Amino acid sequence: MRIDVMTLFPAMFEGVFSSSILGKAKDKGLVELNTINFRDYTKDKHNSVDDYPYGGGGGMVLKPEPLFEAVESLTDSVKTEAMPRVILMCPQGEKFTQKKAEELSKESHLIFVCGHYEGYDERIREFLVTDELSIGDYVLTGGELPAMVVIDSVARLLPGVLGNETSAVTDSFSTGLLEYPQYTRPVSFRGMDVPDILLSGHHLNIETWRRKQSFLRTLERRPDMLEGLELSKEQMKWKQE
Ligand SMILES: NC(=S)c1ccno1
Repeated sequence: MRIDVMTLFPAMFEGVFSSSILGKAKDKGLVELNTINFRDYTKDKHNSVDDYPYGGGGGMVLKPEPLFEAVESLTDSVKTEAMPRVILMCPQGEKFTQKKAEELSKESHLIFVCGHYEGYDERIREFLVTDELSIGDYVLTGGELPAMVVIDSVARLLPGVLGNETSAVTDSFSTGLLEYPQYTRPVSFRGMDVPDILLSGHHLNIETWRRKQSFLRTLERRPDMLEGLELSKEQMKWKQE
């Protein structure tokens, strides 16, 4: 997968794109990560990327030209079979979820648009962008941190990135439920013991215990995730306990 990020602050991505799992994935060639400073696509002597809003009002609005030309410089140079997804990170966007991460992980080329200032010229939304995503109902200083969140969530799903393919499958939300409790050595820590079931070696019983724990944890912490779902017989039993 190729990921390009349109930003006025490329340095913000240096750590994310060079360290830990994303850095390793980049080194293994599993994902190509680039930043493009769309200020480089301005043509006026002040390199303006924003301007005052028509109709007045406070704040500045990102101009369409630099972003259109920056994105088009990519799509013209990268003759991909399919047009890339151009993703605008903004509070008005669709709420980002694990399901959306799984959908985006199937794409070959993603372009993220990270804005600052008060907003974007509407023509960017109407004619350049394919998706608008929000990581939550709050306002940040820009789209860079949300883009990092989405990139991390998508890239970890790419084959070979995590190394242990199964771990992404059992993560919270991937199963539709929150993840079950995890334990590792020591078997007893300050009097807090690992549940006996996990030491039993009885894999079927362990699987059942984990399914139950996932269901009960979801029921307790995120009942909204169960709304509209038809509970299985075992889930109904656990719910009644
Ligand atoms: N909530 C999101 S994605 C955002 C972007 C900029 N400010 O908030």
